[in-house]
Amino acid sequence: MNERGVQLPIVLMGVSGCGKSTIGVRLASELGMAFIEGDEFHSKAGRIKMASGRPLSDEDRMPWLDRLGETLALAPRSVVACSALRRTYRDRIRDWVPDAQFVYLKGDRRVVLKRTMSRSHDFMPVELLGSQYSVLEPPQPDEAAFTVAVGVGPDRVVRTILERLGHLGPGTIPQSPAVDS
Ligand SMILES: Nc1ncnc2c1ncn2[C@@H]1O[C@H](COP(=O)(O)OP(=O)(O)O)[C@@H](O)[C@H]1O
Ligand SMILES: O=C(O)[C@H](O)[C@@H](O)[C@H](O)[C@H](O)COP(=O)(O)O
Repeated sequence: MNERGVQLPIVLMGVSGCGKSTIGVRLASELGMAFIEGDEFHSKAGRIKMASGRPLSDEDRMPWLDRLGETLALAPRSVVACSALRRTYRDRIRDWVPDAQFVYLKGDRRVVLKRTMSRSHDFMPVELLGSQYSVLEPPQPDEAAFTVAVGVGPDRVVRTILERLGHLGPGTIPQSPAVDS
């Protein structure tokens, strides 16, 4: 258990550009946990596909999710940035780490578009943002997940996540699906 009492994998999920990596690095540092960048687990073919403006299919994503899930099973005290857009994708990760706690970083589409347009990315074109929102299935009430709005600065987003995690008590994880607006 780390000093904040979190010992289970935390998966920061949401569309491209919602802040998974930015928030994940800071959150992991606060929690004394490892940070895992989900982008690094995409196959070469997957990267080429996205770079050419074609969204990944379910079939493309499942092996990627398995690679990530296996990594988390071996290193459960980690914060991972992984879009995990659909319920079935999250369930695939849960097949490896049943206790994974998902944090949905919810971003207004215009805000996220603006942020993605002002950053550079190795393989993800801004044009795919629409397909990300089309595929997105926000967490359902029965999932171990909570939602945090990302329209505020990174420090505040991280603080909110820490507060939500802290409400659970040492060694526990949040189950509430409540949304912070
Ligand atoms: N809360 C935030 N406030 C302002 N800018 C942010 C915030 N979170 C992320 N950003 C910026 O938005 C862009 C996308 O963030 P990033 O972490 O790369 O998203 P993702 O990993 O989900 O693709 C980056 O330029 C990052 O600096
Ligand atoms: O399932 C997918 O379509 C991808 O995982 C996608 O959601 C992800 O956004 C890209 O890998 C780009 O990475 P960023 O999310 O870091 O922009």
